[in-house]
Amino acid sequence: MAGPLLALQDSPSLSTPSDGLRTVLDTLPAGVAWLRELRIQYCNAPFAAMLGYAAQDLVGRSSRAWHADDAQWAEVERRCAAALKSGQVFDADLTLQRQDGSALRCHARVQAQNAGRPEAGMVWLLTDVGLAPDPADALQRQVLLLQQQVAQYAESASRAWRQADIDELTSLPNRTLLARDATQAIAQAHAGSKPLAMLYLDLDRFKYVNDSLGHRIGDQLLAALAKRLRSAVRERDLVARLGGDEFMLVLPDTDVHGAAHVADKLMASTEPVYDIAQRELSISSSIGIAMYPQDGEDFDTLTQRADAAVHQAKRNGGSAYRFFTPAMQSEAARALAMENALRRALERQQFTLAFQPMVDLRSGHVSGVEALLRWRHPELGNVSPAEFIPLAEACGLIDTLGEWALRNAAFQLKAWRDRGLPGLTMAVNLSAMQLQQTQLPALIDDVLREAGLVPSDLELELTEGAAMQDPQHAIAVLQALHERGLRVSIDDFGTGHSSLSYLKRFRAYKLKIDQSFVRDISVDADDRAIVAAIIHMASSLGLQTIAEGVETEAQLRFLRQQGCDEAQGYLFSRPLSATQLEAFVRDLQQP
Ligand SMILES: Nc1nc2c(ncn2[C@@H]2O[C@H](COP(=O)(O)O[C@H]3[C@@H](O)[C@H](n4cnc5c(=O)[nH]c(N)nc54)O[C@@H]3COP(=O)(O)O)[C@@H](O)[C@H]2O)c(=O)[nH]1
Repeated sequence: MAGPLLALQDSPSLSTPSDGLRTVLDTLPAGVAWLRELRIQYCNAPFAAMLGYAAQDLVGRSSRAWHADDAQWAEVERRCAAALKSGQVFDADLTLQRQDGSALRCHARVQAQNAGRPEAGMVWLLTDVGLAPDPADALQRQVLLLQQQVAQYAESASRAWRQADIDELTSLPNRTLLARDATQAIAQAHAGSKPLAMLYLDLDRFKYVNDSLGHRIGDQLLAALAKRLRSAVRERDLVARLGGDEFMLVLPDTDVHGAAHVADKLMASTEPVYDIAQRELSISSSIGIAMYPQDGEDFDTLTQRADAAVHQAKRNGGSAYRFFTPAMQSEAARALAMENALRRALERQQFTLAFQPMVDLRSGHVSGVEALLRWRHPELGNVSPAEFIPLAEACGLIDTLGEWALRNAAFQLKAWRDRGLPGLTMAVNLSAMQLQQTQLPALIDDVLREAGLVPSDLELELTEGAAMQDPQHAIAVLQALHERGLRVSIDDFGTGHSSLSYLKRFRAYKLKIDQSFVRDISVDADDRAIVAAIIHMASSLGLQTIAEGVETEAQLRFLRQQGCDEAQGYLFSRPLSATQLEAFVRDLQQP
């Protein structure tokens, strides 16, 4: 007996044993069954026979089938759960009920698959006490021996099962187990005409935790998060890790209101600070929700739709939840096509830079230029940076793309200098994610050195929203940039929520007034008041101001009256190619 049992210990999937394993299990003089959530996933022939069933008739049935009544069932399950949850084996003499109603006196030995977590699965081992009434009987001794062997087998089998179905890092079910359990939950929702919600949770900017602090800390954060997610929901809700920083929750009997409530709860439980390796880490999450039955009727469709919804949440800046809508499907298809195209765009040299002049309002000279990324794809056409920058952020390409823009802008400035164009500065946009890179200051040092420029040649534009995403981190990076002599301007100023104290700590030297305020200054008194207030506040804090999106003489007049330092917009010039920009500057220099 020991030979075949040992040989079977590595069987990868024991909820559906191989034919060979089934044969051996069926020859045991003891009943063996695997249960999850009190339902039989597999049982051998002796287990079914003891209870008067055919094995296939028991699969999928609840353990209630072999108890005389609900009260006895509840009592046995209560004792069993108590033992298993405390990490023990449940050993008991029981009187169960056969299918024909007769009593079965037996000994049950029940073990959790995963110590302390019976809900992840348990192994039942039944021996028919009636088989050997005399304890001195040789058959009884053989049964006891077999019982021990089977118990050992069950333990190593459960280890193998655990490896196959349970995520090692978080001890949560993995995608394979989730697919099985979710399919069962969907079938139950269908049978009971109940709703069910699937929530796809993805951490925001987790890549930067791994990149900046290392995978070990990233792993600890994921393990801590898994515990928070598990304890934020009901026992019968499924929580699984799909891989990386992606988790899936399946909530039976949950409608849209319930799903929204749980999504809020999950986001709130993700956010409090994590104490890991003497560091305080914070992270937020985005959630996509798909509802059964309206968004899909099977696991794969619901997963795909929850995935489309979480992508939408991320494209909108993250830290939010979104319900799936049919429009997301076509957006997801376009986003996927674009993501694939974006991954190849750099090597295929589809990016260029356009340059828009920034004009000094006192002298009327071009004081600098802003480098703006352009992507022309053979099929997708000209794609706006407003569309592809968030996508590059979401799919982890922004660092490479941002570095490309920075390097090319710096080398272009040097090329103009070499062609005798006077002291322009080059403004380059930084995305929120680039600011998370701890190596950003060193990268800028390298680029400046390679291009033969000095820090004051470069201006870094950072949106107010980006700086405010993680103000403490932004302060540290911006301080490092400031110490190198780099100047940082706060882009789209007025649209974020920075306080005056942050402006000082960000070491900003210029505020760029958002074009949404500039657009209506000739017609809207509120916008006039806002723009005037920004200019005067900046001036009293010793900061420069530049207005973007200036299109009319009336706007320019107002900005001049208020003392705005610089302006940029179609009134002066649209973004130009490098050659056009050079001609534009030279024209303006003509007496
Ligand atoms: N992280 C990075 N972000 C970048 C980079 N390149 C661009 N961007 C950001 O994408 C957003 C859209 O940019 P774009 O389509 O280039 O639009 C810019 C100007 O073309 C436009 N503009 C300029 N003047 C006018 C005007 O008079 N009227 C009008 N309607 N639009 C005008 O405004 C955009 C200016 O952008 P900014 O000054 O940065 O706010 C935009 O948010 C870019 O920042 C990149 O390399 N990295």
